[in-house]
Parts: sequence; structure tokens; C-alpha cells
Amino acid sequence: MSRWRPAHALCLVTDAALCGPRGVLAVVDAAVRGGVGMVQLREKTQDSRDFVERARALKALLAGRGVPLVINDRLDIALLCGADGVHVGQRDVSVDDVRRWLPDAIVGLSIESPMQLARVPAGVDYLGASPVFATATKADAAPALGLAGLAALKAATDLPLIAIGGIHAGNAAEVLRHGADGLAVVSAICAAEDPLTAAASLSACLAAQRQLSRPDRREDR
Ligand SMILES: Cc1ncc(COP(=O)(O)OP(=O)(O)O)c(N)n1
Ligand SMILES: Cc1ncsc1CCOP(=O)(O)O
Ligand SMILES: [Mg+2]
Repeated sequence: MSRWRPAHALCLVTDAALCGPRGVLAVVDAAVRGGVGMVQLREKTQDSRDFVERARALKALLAGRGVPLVINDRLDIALLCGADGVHVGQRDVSVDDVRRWLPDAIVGLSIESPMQLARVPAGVDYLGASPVFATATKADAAPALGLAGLAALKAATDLPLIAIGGIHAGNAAEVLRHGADGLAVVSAICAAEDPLTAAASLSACLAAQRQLSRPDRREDR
């Protein structure tokens, strides 16, 4: 298991097409300056050689900034670039296989329904609650969980939940109130005119939630 904890983390999941001519690295650099605390490199169309090259460049960009790099789907790319973690879905390489090669890495697993919680293997650091809202970014996304579905997941697991799908600064606070420990976004940052400001707005929502959940602020004390 990794020592990294996703509580109140803002995760940027990259999409090269949405980053446009600015490029993924420039968008990530701005987003990290705006408060992104984890970056997931998600490449669905690139060939393997370009994927590794981009992963190594991102790893170098993030080095020394305390921001872990997680690779979507591809254990081989994670090994080749020295990534900090891997995010897998229900039909990707198994968590057990990731753990065999990366015993100390961050491992995230997507969860699309409460039923899938019954089959979460040991060795998972966080669950990606996916998708909370409908999204045009992932064509093959499962039906939206909704806020009630997110809350049901939260009630049924002790693992940290990172919510993803249709999240932006306008609904982030509500998502956090319904049990998300962290937020993952693609278009809210990659497609933003100003990724630094977009990340800062989302980061402010997480900071506000962090304040509210401080033990000395809880009303039930
Ligand atoms: C944080 C986070 N949660 C869920 C996902 C979705 O992963 P997956 O279901 O494997 O789908 P793809 O991203 O591979 O299309 C994610 N990437 N990140
Ligand atoms: C990768 C992924 N996994 C579940 S939904 C999603 C896409 C989320 O994109 P957006 O933040 O633009 O809705
Ligand atoms: Mg996947």
C-alpha cells in the first residue's frame, strides 16, 4: 500500500485533445500551480512509445513538487516512467497484478455501483466513484451514480472515495458533502481557458470542506 492519502485531494485526469495546442504538460504545470495534488495521465489513442515519452516528461515536471503521477490503465507505462501509481477500472489489468510489480505504489480502482464493492481486492488505496454525473468526456462511462449513489458508496466502504464525472467548481461542494474524499476532473481543467484559475477554484472547494470537517468544527461534539 502507499502512504499517500487522497483526503481532500484534487486530481487532474489528463485529456490531450481537451488540452489542445497548449499541450498536456503546460496544462498540468498550470493546474499544479493552481492546487492540483495528483495527476493521472490518461491516454486512450497514443501509441505506446509516445505514451512513455509523455509519461517521463510529466514525471520530470512533477518531480520535487510533491504531486504524484498516476498512470491510467497501463502498468507497463507506469513501470517504464517510474510513476507513483496506477489507476485501473473493472476490466483493466487487475489490482493483484499491479501490486505484484508495484508493491508501494498508489493503486486506484474504479467503482461504478455499490455491488462492485463486494469484489474490491486488498491493495487498493482509493476508489474512483465513477461517474457521479453524466459526462461527455468518457463515451463508455457507466450510468451516473448521482449524489445519492455516491452517498450510498460512502456508507458502504471505509476506502477513500475520489469522485469523478461531470464535476466542476459549481457542483464540487455538493459532491464533497455527499461523501467524496477527493475530486477528479478532466474537462473542468483541461478544457478551461485558464487551467490555473480553474484548479484554484476547485481547490478552494476542497479547502473549505477540509475546514468544515476539522474535528474542532464538528457540531456533533
Ligand atoms: C479517479 C478515477 N476514477 C475512475 C476512472 C475511470 O477508470 P476506468 O473505469 O478504467 O475508465 P478509463 O479512465 O480507463 O476510461 C479514472 N480514470 N480515474
Ligand atoms: C475518466 C472518467 N472516468 C469516469 S468519468 C470520466 C471522465 C470525467 O471527465 P469530466 O471531468 O470531463 O466529466
Ligand atoms: Mg481504465
